[in-house]
Amino acid sequence: MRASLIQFGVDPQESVDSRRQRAASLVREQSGADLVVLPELWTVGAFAYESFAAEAERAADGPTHEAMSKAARDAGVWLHAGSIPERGADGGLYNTSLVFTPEGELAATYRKIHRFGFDQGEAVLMSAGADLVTVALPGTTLGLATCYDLRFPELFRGLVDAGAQTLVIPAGWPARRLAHWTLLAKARAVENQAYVLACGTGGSHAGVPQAGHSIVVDPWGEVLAEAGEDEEVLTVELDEEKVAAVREQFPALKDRRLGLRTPGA
Ligand SMILES: NC(=O)CC(=O)C(=O)O
Repeated sequence: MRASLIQFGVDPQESVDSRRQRAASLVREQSGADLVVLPELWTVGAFAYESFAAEAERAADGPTHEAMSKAARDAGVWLHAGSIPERGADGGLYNTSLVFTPEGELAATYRKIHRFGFDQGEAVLMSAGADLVTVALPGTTLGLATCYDLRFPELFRGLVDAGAQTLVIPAGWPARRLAHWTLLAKARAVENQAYVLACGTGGSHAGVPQAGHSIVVDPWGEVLAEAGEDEEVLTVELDEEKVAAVREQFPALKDRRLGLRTPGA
């Protein structure tokens, strides 16, 4: 399986619609891939808080849905279209990822579970998702997470328990915590014996310099590809047999001890 990660930049001078058109044309250029991944909140910028509500859209029939559905169909690829500010039917604002089939059908949505900001920004503006989401593709099952979720290993264990073999993490990760990003991406791959496809953003979002450094890590913890800081497309070949092979040869997941006693309980 060939996967392409599009490390997209958000230029404040560019309109949201122009970003959509540019992202769609970058997706179309990846027609040789099986799976294409975009980053978090690329229509607005991950730290452009004032744009979240203004540019929020429906996941199932908004303008990003329309542009990305068409791009997936034109390229004939599975498309993880990163995330958008979604206005839910309940009126809530969510940081929601969209996954399309090569026919342009919306296969899954995932609402970011852990909101970033410690009582500011996304943490107060957005509602939290509550559902783990996996997507079965020919040859692998994706487990979905977004940016700050990367810090919560129990979410990824839940995805692995639900059958995930390839963990896909669109992000808008700040440059000042780059060391955490690469370390956590490798840790999630090793501890879950899964591929990690972590797709970041380039440039600067609302004055916050972005880490870039999109990264693909294999189930043994080897880095297959890593981007620089600017816009870049990473293309990697994933061996569909490797997850099962690593889990069989080094069966640490089978040694989990669940239900340990709490002190004093
Ligand atoms: N922006 C995020 O969601 C996560 C982040 O910045 C972090 O350091 O974690």
